[in-house]
Amino acid sequence: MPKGQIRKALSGFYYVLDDDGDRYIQCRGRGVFRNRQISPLVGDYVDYKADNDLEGTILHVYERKNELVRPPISNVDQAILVFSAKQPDFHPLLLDRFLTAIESHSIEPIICLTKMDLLKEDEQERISEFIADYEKIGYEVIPTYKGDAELQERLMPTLEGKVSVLAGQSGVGKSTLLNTILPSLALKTDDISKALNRGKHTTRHVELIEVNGGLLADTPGFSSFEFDTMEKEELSACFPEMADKSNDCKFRECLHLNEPKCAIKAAVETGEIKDYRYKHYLKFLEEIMSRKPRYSND
Ligand SMILES: Nc1nc2c(ncn2[C@@H]2O[C@H](COP(=O)(O)OP(=O)(O)OP(=O)(O)O)[C@@H](O)[C@H]2O)c(=O)[nH]1
Ligand SMILES: [Zn+2]
Repeated sequence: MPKGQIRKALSGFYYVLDDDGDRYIQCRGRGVFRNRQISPLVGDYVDYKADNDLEGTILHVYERKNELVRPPISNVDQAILVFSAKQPDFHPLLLDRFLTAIESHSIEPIICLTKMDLLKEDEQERISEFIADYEKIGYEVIPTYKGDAELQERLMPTLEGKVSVLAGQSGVGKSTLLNTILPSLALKTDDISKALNRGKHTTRHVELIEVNGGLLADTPGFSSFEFDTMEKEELSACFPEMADKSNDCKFRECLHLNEPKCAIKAAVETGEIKDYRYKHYLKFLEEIMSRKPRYSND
């Protein structure tokens, strides 16, 4: 049976690039998916039945490495988290929320810090410290500014061979960045929105576009992450600087809260783990622990 990958979803159709990579088949999902509550996603590897050269039906969706809700995409390798240094102000708590969410989906985060040009001298220092902190944790941080002519070149190696999405809150510069990476997209997006005169009722369209031997989602995403599926024991694994260290805690199930001989708290004391990162950890832990149980027997 022919196999392929869904590269685009539009108006109830899935566009499957066949395994040879030489043609797109316009497919419908089979009814059986709805019963099993699987809805095919862009990024899915599938088996399909070809009705003719151009049309077919998806028969099977292979197991996913992960899936995102917005944009609705599966098998994502990395997320470029777009945060602005200013307008809106840099927001470490929100960044850590995104990082935690992304880590919990087994997606590699890359931080892109936009609008560096808007910083005054005294503000630059504060932002530089944050950049150093996140780099020390092991994250790649890509600072950028208005008219950054080398940005595209700097991002290309990062995109190579990976499935990537952009994410970030409104107004941080996601579209600007996307247009820098894919200049052809700007035109297209513009044309489509003009042609359809689309306002609020946008057609749900998601596409993975080939760039530098990788794939990039043409729709940036944002999800306010509520920690609704994470267990409290899983949280510290989403903070890379805690993940390794927690093996040194006295108790294997240590939540790094009030337990004795906690390696994490010791590292916060010495400054090895940043105070604000630990505070954010505690805040997320509190959110998880005060969450109402989803399935209750009473
Ligand atoms: N000064 C400066 N302005 C920027 C930079 N990047 C983006 N902007 C501006 O910031 C504004 C918002 O940029 P967008 O790219 O529309 O942001 P977005 O994240 O796509 O926003 P939403 O569509 O609301 O999600 C625009 O006016 C951009 O021109 C930058 O590096 N420096
Ligand atoms: Zn501990």
